[in-house]
Amino acid sequence: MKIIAFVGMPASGKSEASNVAREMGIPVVTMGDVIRREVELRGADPADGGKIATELRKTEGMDAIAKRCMVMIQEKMNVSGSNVLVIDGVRGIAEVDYFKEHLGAGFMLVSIAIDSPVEERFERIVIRKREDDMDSIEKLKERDDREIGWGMGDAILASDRVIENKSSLSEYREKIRKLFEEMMDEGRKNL
Ligand SMILES: Nc1ncnc2c1ncn2[C@@H]1O[C@H](COP(=O)(O)OP(=O)(O)OP(=O)(O)O)[C@@H](O)[C@H]1O
Repeated sequence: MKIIAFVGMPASGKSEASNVAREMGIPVVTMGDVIRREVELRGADPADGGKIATELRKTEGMDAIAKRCMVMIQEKMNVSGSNVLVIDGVRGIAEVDYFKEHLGAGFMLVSIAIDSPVEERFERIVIRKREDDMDSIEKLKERDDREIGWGMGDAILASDRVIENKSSLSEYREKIRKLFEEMMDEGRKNL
């Protein structure tokens, strides 16, 4: 079993990689679902998801979200016939360390390299219209800082592979598709 997690700055293309996975029938565990569930439980505003994530990490440790995800990962691994699974939403080195320790050699961390300026990333965020997205460049910068504070930089450095997303969306999606195909082949060889 290969478990792939993507790390990268906000709007670097992590969700897009998960979309490609779903299109190929690869199961995806979304760490943000842990936060969304917590937001619902508290009756909070979806825009406050980031604050709640920070709070959970403060009270339960930097790997709090990863720990809560393990049940979802195990469930999906048991029910899906796939030999590849994607974890969407790794935000820091503590989560990477947690998954490395608990998922073993099958865990692979892929970082998404971008060189888009913050303005361009903000433009992409405006276009994708996600409910919990920030509505100004300042807020995106705040999110960048928060994620760097969670150890995103260290997580990127700890990656096993780097995929570049520096040109068109279709080129990027094709690279991701090839990566998954490679992983599925590897999984079959190891059977
Ligand atoms: N190379 C590209 N060219 C144009 N648009 C792109 C490219 N890569 C990604 N996008 C688009 O940019 C938006 C942001 O990408 P995506 O949602 O995958 O980022 P993310 O890393 O998941 O962000 P977040 O950390 O905020 O969840 C999406 O609408 C996606 O389709």
